[in-house]
This record gives sequence, structure tokens and C-alpha cells, in this order.
Amino acid sequence: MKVITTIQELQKELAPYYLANHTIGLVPTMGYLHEGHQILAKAAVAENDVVVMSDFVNPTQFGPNEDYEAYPRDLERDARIADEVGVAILFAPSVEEMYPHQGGVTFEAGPASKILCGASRPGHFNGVLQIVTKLFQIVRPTNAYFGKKDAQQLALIEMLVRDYNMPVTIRPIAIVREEDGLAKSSRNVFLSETERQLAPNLYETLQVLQQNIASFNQKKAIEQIEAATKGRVDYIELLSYPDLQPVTSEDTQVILAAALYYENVRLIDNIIFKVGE
Ligand SMILES: Nc1ncnc2c1ncn2[C@@H]1O[C@H](COP(=O)(O)OP(=O)(O)OP(=O)(O)O)[C@@H](O)[C@H]1O
Ligand SMILES: CC(C)(CO)[C@@H](O)C(=O)[O-]
Ligand code: BAL
Repeated sequence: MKVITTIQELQKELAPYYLANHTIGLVPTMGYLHEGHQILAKAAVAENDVVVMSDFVNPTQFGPNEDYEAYPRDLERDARIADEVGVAILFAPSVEEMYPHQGGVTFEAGPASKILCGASRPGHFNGVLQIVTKLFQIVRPTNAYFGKKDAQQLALIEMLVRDYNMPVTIRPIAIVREEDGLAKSSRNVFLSETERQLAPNLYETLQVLQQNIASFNQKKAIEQIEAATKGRVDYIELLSYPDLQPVTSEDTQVILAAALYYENVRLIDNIIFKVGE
């Protein structure tokens, strides 16, 4: 596997694949790889002639008081893991390489970017759509892989590709969990020991709420989650998926999505399901 840090070098490496009309899989990540990223990469390896994984903590999707500086990073370890699962190129550019110009064109995502995570992270999804668009332009992938853990991100990327006619197929991948149900996340390392023991109760409570979805009540749901996790709920919402609208009787697929604050970390989780199942 090659670790590449410049766009020019990356495109030189990919040139033979473009010429031969080979399929290119892209797995965008912010690094500090775990099994969730590995599953994305394995799916990409199974479905494409060559796989590029990007490893870049994107500053434009972090707010001024968020954890950009503290976000865990370990490129050497990432390179080992990516190599093991069959990634051909790990693209790990610097911030200067990705953003050499200031004050140019940026994105303003629509209303679906301002709810859920977007409400507590203003501008977050503008930054996500900006970097994902740049990666699509740079790599020109046939298929791009995203986890359902970040379900709002996935829905917005689907909208981006649809609204801008981008020639890429988005491949959504199911949430990978720890044995106790906690969704794998690079940020789980910020949980204290007690928080780590309580955090799986988020998913457990979501499952209970799903089972009683006909009587879903947001205020009660917040109380239930906070009692079970000892965290502070940022949001718990029931919406249609993937359009992220209030649920109507016609919606079959819905998302029950939550975000939870602990002392040094904010966790997200969700269940996407069909009403009546
Ligand atoms: N547990 C998981 N299951 C499936 N996909 C995941 C999981 N965790 C992350 N991903 C996916 O991996 C890709 C890269 O995510 P990212 O590098 O932000 O990792 P992360 O663990 O989600 O980080 P964090 O939770 O700290 O934001 C995204 O498409 C994300 O949805
Ligand atoms: C898609 C992404 C790599 C863009 O920085 C990031 O938001 C992530 O890791 O989910
Ligand atoms: N996985 C989403 C990236 C972020 O939290 O910024």
C-alpha cells in the first residue's frame, strides 16, 4: 500500500486505472481507524479494482469550540490497518494541500443540514459537503463508501450527488458495534471508564423506543435516555429517512436518531427502520 500526501501524486498513481476504465472505490475517513472503517474498506475492496482511503481531519467541518485539535490521530497505525484490509492508496494530505486558497467558493447546504447534528454544530455539514466534493473531484471514484452511523451525513451526501449530478455511486454501510452495542467511533477513546460502561445504554434505549414507536414521545425519550446513560441528550428525533422530514402516515422508512453529551465527548447513534416492522 502507498501512503500519498499530494493531489498530483495521487492522480499520477490513479492515471492507469482511469485509462483502463477500472473501478475506483473511495473510503473517506478522518483516520484513527477502527472496525467501522475496516468494514467500509472491505466492502470497497470487494467491489472495486482499486481502493483509495482518505485520512484527513477536515478543519472546515469543525466549529471554533469543537475538538479539531484534540481529534485522535495516528497515521502509522492507520497505514497498517488500511494495508491489512487491502486498501491500495492511503491519501493523507496536509491542510495546506487541501485548502491552498482562502475566501473562494464554499457550500451552503439546505434545511436538512440545520437539524439534528447540524443544530448543535452550525456549518458542520457545509464543511463535510465541501471536503467530500473535493475528494470526489480529486479521486473521481466509481463508488464511495459511507457509514450509516453518520446517517444525516449520508443522507446529505446522497442529496449532494443527486442535486449536482455527480457521477459516483454512494454505498451505505451498516453500523458496526462493540459487543455491548456501543457504536464504534474514533471518539470513544474520550469516554471515562464509567461513561464507557453506561454508553451502550444509548443503543439499548433506542431499541426500546423503536419497539414502542407508536407511542413515541420526545420529552419522555429524553428522560429515558438520560436516566439510562447518565449523559445529557443533545437531541432525540424521529424523522422520515433519508429525506429527514417530520414523519407522516405515508412514511415507511424512518430514523430514530440521538446525540448524547458526556464530559469530553458527544456520541451519536441511530436506528433506521420501516414502520410496522
Ligand atoms: N461504527 C461505525 N459503523 C459504520 N460506519 C462507521 C462507523 N464509525 C464510523 N463509520 C464511518 O466511517 C466513515 C469515517 O468516519 P470517521 O472517520 O468520522 O469515524 P468516526 O469513528 O465516525 O469518528 P467520530 O465518531 O469520532 O466522528 C464515515 O462514513 C462514518 O460513517
Ligand atoms: C466524510 C468525512 C470523512 C469528511 O471529512 C467525515 O465527515 C467522516 O469521517 O465521517
Ligand atoms: N464522523 C463525522 C465527522 C465529525 O464528527 O466531524
